[in-house]
Amino acid sequence: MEVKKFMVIGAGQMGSGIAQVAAQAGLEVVLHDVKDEFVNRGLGVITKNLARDVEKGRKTEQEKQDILDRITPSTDLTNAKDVDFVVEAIVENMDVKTGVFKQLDEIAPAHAILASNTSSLPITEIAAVTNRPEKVIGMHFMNPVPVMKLIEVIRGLATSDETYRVVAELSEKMGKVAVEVNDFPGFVSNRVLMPMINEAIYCVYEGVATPEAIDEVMKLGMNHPMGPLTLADFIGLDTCLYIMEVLHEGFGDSKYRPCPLLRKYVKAGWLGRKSGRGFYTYQ
Ligand SMILES: CC(=O)CC(=O)SCCNC(=O)CCNC(=O)[C@H](O)C(C)(C)COP(=O)(O)OP(=O)(O)OC[C@H]1O[C@@H](n2cnc3c(N)ncnc32)[C@H](O)[C@@H]1OP(=O)(O)O
Ligand SMILES: NC(=O)C1=CN([C@@H]2O[C@H](COP(=O)(O)OP(=O)(O)OC[C@H]3O[C@@H](n4cnc5c(N)ncnc54)[C@H](OP(=O)(O)O)[C@@H]3O)[C@@H](O)[C@H]2O)C=CC1
Repeated sequence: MEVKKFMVIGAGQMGSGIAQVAAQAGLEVVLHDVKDEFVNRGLGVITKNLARDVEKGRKTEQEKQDILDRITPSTDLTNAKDVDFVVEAIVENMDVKTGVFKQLDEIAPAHAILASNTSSLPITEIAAVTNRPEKVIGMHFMNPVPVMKLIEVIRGLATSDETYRVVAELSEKMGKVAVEVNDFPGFVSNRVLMPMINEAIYCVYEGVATPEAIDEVMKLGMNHPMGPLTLADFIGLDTCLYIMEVLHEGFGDSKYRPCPLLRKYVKAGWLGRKSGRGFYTYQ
């Protein structure tokens, strides 16, 4: 199957990045969210990223315009009726995601692949609410999407080889590298990354060091491009907490217990960069 029309559900930090790289790959893209305001915010981020590329001489003004022209905004899910491929990038919550997958299964054409950008939730469980589990797959992009090379591709129990092949080809077309993993909580990326971030938060909680000092240790000592607390703010502390909860519940092992300080920050609405405050403050 050749993918021509590509839909992204959720125009947040991940959804807007996914729409950008899909449009850059020449696909016709529908960018969907629940409100015009969110779609417009996503389009604004894409426009800013492309303008920076023009400034740096990596794209021409015409190329920028052509990419933007390939993206159609949407707030009506029935726009999925004639697409070949959908990637969902909404909040990391199983009930919300399965609600959307049930609707997509009814609206999207029978041949369409339904992918999720979930960070940690079981693909097999998401697939089970549809009548096409062989066409459901995890397509996990990394943040910031236009920059990061990896797409972690997660096969659910019923995902077909053909579905995997289409996703691997699409990843290459977007200039990314697909790495295949199986369906376990947190997959590989967040099973390894998130406990490190959670441990860094415990270091703040227990007064081992300041956030700045912890980040400096990991940047200068381990050559990480961002310290773990800067990265947590960048990912979103709500998303970090949801991922730790999936690991904790999925493995039933106390080593994945989310740090109480992380819970406290999320309850306070301190979600990191996107809310203006997390371990650091942002304007
Ligand atoms: C939670 C999950 O489920 C999975 C995840 O995604 S976990 C998160 C994975 N991501 C990471 O670990 C990111 C770690 N951080 C980094 O790699 C780097 O800090 C970074 C690439 C984000 C920024 O790099 P930097 O060297 O510190 O900053 P900077 O020089 O400003 O940016 C480097 C390039 O990235 C681009 N860039 C930075 N942020 C960007 C963004 N948000 N969107 C688009 N482009 C961006 C810049 O334009 C710049 O491009 P050029 O060099 O081509 O001009
Ligand atoms: N942040 C990261 O670094 C990464 C995140 N992910 C995953 O990507 C997904 C999205 O994360 P992220 O982009 O950071 O989150 P954001 O909060 O930035 O964006 C989510 C967007 O989806 C919208 N949304 C919520 N519910 C629905 C719905 N039912 N239908 C349509 N749109 C909806 C939200 O609207 P509203 O504001 O109203 O809620 C918001 O605009 C999550 O599953 C996350 O785990 C994967 C890789 C990295």
